Amino acid sequence: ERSTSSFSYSSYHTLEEIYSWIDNFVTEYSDIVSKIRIGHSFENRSILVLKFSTGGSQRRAIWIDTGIHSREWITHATGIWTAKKNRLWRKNKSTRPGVFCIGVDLNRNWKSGFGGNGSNDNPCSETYRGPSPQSEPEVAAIVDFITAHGNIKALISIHSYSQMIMYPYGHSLEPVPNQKELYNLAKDAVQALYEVHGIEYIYGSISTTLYVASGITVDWAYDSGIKYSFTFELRDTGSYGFLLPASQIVPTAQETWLALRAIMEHTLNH
Ligand SMILES: CS(=N)(=N)C[C@@H](Cc1ccccc1)C(=O)O
Ligand SMILES: [Zn+2]
Repeated sequence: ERSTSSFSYSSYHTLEEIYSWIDNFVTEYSDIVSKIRIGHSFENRSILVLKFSTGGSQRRAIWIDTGIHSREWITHATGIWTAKKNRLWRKNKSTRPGVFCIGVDLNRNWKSGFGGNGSNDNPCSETYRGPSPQSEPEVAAIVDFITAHGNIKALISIHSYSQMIMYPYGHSLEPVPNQKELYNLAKDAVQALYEVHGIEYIYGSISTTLYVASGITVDWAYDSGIKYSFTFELRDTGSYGFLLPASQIVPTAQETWLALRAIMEHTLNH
């Protein structure tokens, strides 16, 4: 079943392809998007509305229509692209003269391994690394703070989703010097997390457990001397993805705390 991430946003599509994109989109983001058939055209084709809402009734709304003139294909195409980009923005919002797309992936902008595999130099890419390491104010601020502090012993960078606890390296397959220690600590953290609500995480180095990614936070931290650097991918494994229902906030935080505590205790005692 094709998904909205395999859909080509840089091509024009038939009405049938657009209808099936709509169905995929509503399924993938069912927590916030719904499809309403408000009527039909003279030739009996469905007129569909995509409703974006976090709930409630009779709330103030904004209407946007595209394709009311059928030859104006760019409008249908723009509508589809726009629907896909709203709640699910990943990058920061930086802009640069002459650069058309917005944002740098702040988990690809760090100095360690900058520009390697698993990062992209296309400003329109979701994993755009930025023009240079620490080019982004958000990354520079963290680097400055941690460097000035000079005594940070552990760093944990928390993402979602996939249910994983991972450690460096992301930019290379080579194990870090204290890999065995980090592996065992990740294992203990995953076990402590599991005991709370029975949620299963996997663990290991980023490049071997997930994929190669360069210019990432925890590789910079590790290379800066923070030997207990981890990245978490919280719930879930894709049922809701980034749109995890609010009902799972507290359970997720409760179990995550046990993993954090395991890492913090180990850091304190070593
Ligand atoms: C969907 S996501 N952004 N959480 C996946 C996240 C995985 C990752 C985390 C830490 C280090 C490297 C890679 C990323 O690609 O940035
Ligand atoms: Zn992330």
